[in-house]
Amino acid sequence: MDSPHIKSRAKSPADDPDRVVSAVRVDDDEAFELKLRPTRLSEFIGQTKAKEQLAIALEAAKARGEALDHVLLFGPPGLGKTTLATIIANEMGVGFQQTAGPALQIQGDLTAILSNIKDKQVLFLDEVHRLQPVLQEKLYTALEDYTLDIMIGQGPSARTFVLDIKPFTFVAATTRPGLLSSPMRARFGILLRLEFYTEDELRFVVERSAEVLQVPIDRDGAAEIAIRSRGTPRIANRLLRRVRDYAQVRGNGSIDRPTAIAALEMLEVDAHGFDELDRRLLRTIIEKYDGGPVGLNTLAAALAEEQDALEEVYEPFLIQIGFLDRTPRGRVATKLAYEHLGIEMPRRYSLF
Ligand SMILES: Nc1ncnc2c1ncn2[C@@H]1O[C@H](COP(=O)(O)OP(=O)(O)OP(=O)(O)O)[C@@H](O)[C@H]1O
Ligand SMILES: [Mg+2]
Repeated sequence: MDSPHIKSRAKSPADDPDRVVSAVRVDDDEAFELKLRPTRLSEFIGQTKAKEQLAIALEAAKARGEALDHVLLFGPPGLGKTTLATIIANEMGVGFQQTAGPALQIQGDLTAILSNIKDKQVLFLDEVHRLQPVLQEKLYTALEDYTLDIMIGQGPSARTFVLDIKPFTFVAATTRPGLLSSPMRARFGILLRLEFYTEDELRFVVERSAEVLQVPIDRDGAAEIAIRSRGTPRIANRLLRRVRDYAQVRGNGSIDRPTAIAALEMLEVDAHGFDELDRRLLRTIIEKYDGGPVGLNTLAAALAEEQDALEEVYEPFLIQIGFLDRTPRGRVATKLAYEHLGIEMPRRYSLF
C-alpha cells in the first residue's frame, strides 16, 4: 500500500495492537502466509462472485488451449489478491512470475521480463497503480498484440525494433483501482473485485488455518477470532497466530471462546478489530465535524491521508458494518460509531 499511516511506536512491534489488526502485510507475515495460502480455487473461501467468474473463464481458456485473458484483481489489502493470482497459475497449470509496480523503474526492466515470458504463463504485477506512466504505455501494446516496441539509439539514428512476446496472462493487483488510467483498465478482460468476508467465511478461514497449523480450536473460538478480523483473512490468520501463542502459554494449547476472548483482550483488539486509522477517522468526523456530513477532501486533509486511499481502502469496511454513511453532502458517523467509541450522540435539531 502507498500510504501506511503513521503509527505510534509500542515497545515491541508484536505488542502494538494497531499492528495486529492492520490489514497491510508486515514482514513477519510472509513465511506464515505462504504456509496458509490456499493453492486451488476449491480451497479459496468466500468471494463467490469472483470465484464463479474466474472458474468459467479458466475452464473456457483451458478447453480452447489458450492463455487466460488478462485479469485485474482489486480490493482492500489482505483479501486474497496475491493468493488468487497464484491460484490462477496453478489452475491453468502454467508458470508464475511475480513483480511489483515500484520494482520496474526503466524500460529495460520491463523489456527484460517480457522478453523472457514463457508461453501462456502468468505474469503477476502487484501494485499496478504504482507503475510509471511511460511503462504503462509500453505495456499496453504488449498486452494487446503481444509485441513490444524497443527503441535503440537516440536522435536521427534511433531505430525501433518490434519484439514478439509469447501469449501470456497478465494478472495485475491493486488496492486503488481509481488510480489506474482508463486505457490500462481497458486491457483487462476479467475484472475481479474482492469484497470483505462475512463472519462465517472468516470462521472457515480460521478453522482451515488452525487445521494447517495443527492447533485444536472449537467453533466458538474460531467465531470469536472471525468477528474481530475486520472482514480480512490476513488479520484473521494473524490473530489466530497470536491467540495460539496465548493458548499454549496460558492455557492447555487448544482454543475455545474464553481463551480467544482473554487473548484478544490482552492484545487490545477491539470488538470490530479496528485499527488506529479506523478510530481516528470516526473520531475526527464526530469530534471535529459534529458527526458530519463532512466532505471527503476535508476529511482527507484533516487525517493527512490521500482521498482515494480513504475511499478505496478504509471507508468500505466502515460502511459495510454500518459505522459510516456516504451521503451526497459528505461522510456521516452513525449511531453505531458513537456507541462504539463511547461518545454520546448529540440530538439533532431539524429546521422543520
Ligand atoms: N479466500 C481465502 N481463503 C483462505 N485464506 C485466504 C483467502 N484469502 C486470503 N487468504 C489468506 O490471507 C492471506 C493474505 O492474502 P493475500 O496476500 O492474497 O492478500 P492481498 O489481497 O494480496 O493483500 P495485499 O493487498 O496486501 O497485497 C493469505 O496468505 C491467505 O492465507
Ligand atoms: Mg498481495
